Amino acid sequence: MYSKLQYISQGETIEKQLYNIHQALDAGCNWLQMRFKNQKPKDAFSLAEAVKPLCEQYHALFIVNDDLHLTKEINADGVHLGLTDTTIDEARAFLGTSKVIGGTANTFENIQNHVKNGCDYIGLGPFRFTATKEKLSPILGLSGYFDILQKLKKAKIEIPVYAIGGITLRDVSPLMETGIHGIAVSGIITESDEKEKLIQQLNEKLYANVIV
Ligand SMILES: Cc1ncc(COP(=O)(O)OP(=O)(O)O)c(N)n1
Ligand SMILES: Cc1nc(C(=O)O)sc1CCOP(=O)(O)O
Ligand SMILES: [Mg+2]
Repeated sequence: MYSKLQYISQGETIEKQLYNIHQALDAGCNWLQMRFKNQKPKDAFSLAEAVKPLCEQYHALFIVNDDLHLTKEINADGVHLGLTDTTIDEARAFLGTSKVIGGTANTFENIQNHVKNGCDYIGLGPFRFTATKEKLSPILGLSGYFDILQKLKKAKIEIPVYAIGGITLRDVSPLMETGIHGIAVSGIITESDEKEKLIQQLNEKLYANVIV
């Protein structure tokens, strides 16, 4: 089963991205999504080439945002695709069954489609406004998560759902009560001056009800 915390990278340059990713891994993140938007393919490749051994060193799962070809070229663990990116079934056909494919959703119907097409996990959002991403889908709030997770339960659809969008430490427990599997975050980890402490606190809340 996937970890309950995914860190989504930030940074306008290769150097800044690498710094942020290294810091997050060092502080205890074991699932990284490399999100390096609007870059030249050669720069995205250079970054991914550096991130891959770093993730191996830290035993972290390495997911690439958007780019199927880069995922295959670099042999990353998987890819995350949005509602306007390559479709999940095309991605599955291209990458095969060994790669992790995550899909963005904003509605119950989005999740139904993704599951039908062989998606491995869902990023459901946005929870609230966030400046990290432009052109946000309608904000879900806590009630949106409750509604959608109830519908999934009723329809007996089982897939790990990650809440995303403007999530802070104090949102984690109420979000987990809706039935989500975990969270995907970017800003709070990137901007934290105490990353190790924050990740520990996030994990305490994420794993509070897990019996080991
Ligand atoms: C875990 C997770 N969930 C949702 C997204 C958003 O994907 P997308 O809508 O394609 O937007 P971009 O991230 O590509 O700007 C995500 N990246 N990760
Ligand atoms: C990448 C992304 N996708 C979203 C969606 O709703 O699909 S919200 C988002 C940004 C997540 O970063 P932060 O934790 O800084 O808000
Ligand atoms: Mg995308």
